[in-house]
Amino acid sequence: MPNSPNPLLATVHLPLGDRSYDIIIKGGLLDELETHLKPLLKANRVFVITETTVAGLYESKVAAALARGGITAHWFHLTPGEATKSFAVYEKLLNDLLACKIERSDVILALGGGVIGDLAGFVAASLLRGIDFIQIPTTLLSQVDSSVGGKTGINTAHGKNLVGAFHQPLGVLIDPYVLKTLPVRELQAGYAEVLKYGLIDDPTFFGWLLENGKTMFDTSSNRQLAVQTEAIKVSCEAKARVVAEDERESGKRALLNLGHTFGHALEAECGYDGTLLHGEGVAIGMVMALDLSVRLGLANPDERDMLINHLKSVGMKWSAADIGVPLDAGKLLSHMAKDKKAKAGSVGFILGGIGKAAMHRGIDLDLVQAVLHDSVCGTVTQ
Ligand SMILES: NC(=O)c1ccc[n+]([C@@H]2O[C@H](COP(=O)([O-])OP(=O)(O)OC[C@H]3O[C@@H](n4cnc5c(N)ncnc54)[C@H](O)[C@@H]3O)[C@@H](O)[C@H]2O)c1
Ligand SMILES: O=C(O)C(=O)C[C@@H](O)[C@H](O)[C@H](O)COP(=O)(O)O
Ligand SMILES: [Zn+2]
Repeated sequence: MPNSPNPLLATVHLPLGDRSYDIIIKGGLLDELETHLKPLLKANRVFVITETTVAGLYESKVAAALARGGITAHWFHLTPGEATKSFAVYEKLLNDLLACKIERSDVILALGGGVIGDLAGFVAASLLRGIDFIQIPTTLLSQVDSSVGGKTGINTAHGKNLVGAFHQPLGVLIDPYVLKTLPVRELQAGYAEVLKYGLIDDPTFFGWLLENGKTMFDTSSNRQLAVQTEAIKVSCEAKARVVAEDERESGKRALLNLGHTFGHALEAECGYDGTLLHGEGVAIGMVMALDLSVRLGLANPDERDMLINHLKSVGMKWSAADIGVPLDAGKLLSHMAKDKKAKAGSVGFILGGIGKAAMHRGIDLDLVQAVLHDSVCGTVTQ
């Protein structure tokens, strides 16, 4: 991977006409947040949507920066976890913001992981028929994926992210230093989405991750932060390229869903209670997608096994059996039928070998069921 002059600083531009924005990646950015925020604001008032864990760690730092910038802030503290991405929390948040007399010139700050970003973004998309928001992602997953590209939404009883809107942020402000406080399980979940970009169309990046991925988790390495920052930068560049070409997922953007048809079904079946994190579902789902690709002659068994071995080497779950709860292949298949990529009842799968992902339809569901069954039993051929 190319070395930037300052390994902890990068700006990625997402060109989308009058909705274009920059993703600023800078170690220590939160300490100078006001400098990056002020040029984006129309009025000096923000509504910060966050959750209690993130607030406990970073509210004082962010509040101090806002005060230095002369920015008035109203804070909203939600409960951490996937269950917060719900109709009930969405409705309460809308009412709480309206009670504070939020106006169209105000800006929402989404300070937290993907749960906060998706929910706060959807609130911003719908409140007063749309107000501006800024993403300040604090997990690896949100820094490499969810804060970029404008997909916002909540989960429903029918499945993940089934209600939402495309609403681009005014900007994305990333401070990789906050990853120091992130639990390793959350770091691993974010790493799944990083691997995804390599698997989609960048075998060189995938090879770099095979070499350097372990360093992302190695607190004793003086390269940890530089490797994390490089992975964030390459991931944001990859996502920005895809979103710039296909903002509303009429084609290429669906590739970003690699592993998600399986992963979302696993998440729905596990309940949104922390048993299975989104990124964990994606990692297992990407193994299933590669396994299905092998069975269809679209990938080599070596490619699937390379992914499995790498996930194992960084201590990640790779099969549905690793989740540790009983799962039923038939039930998982029925969740998959509700996937947003389905067309005329036919589920779309992102398949192919490493770096060669493409959309496939009309896949034999008996094969899919066999893949699910083997993952549930942890018996994928090694
Ligand atoms: N919109 C998109 O394009 C997109 C892309 C990928 C994922 N997502 C969504 O993102 C969500 C998952 O996001 P996530 O993985 O960030 O989970 P999350 O938001 O639940 O955060 C994970 C955990 O990390 C904690 N946390 C956050 N920042 C921390 C920090 N710096 N230090 C210590 N703890 C911290 C949180 O309190 C939480 O417990 C899912 O709902 C998924 O569907 C959306
Ligand atoms: O940005 C996208 O497009 C993605 O698909 C990114 C995914 O990692 C993310 O999990 C997304 O929320 C899934 O989208 P969905 O449309 O399947 O809900
Ligand atoms: Zn995802």
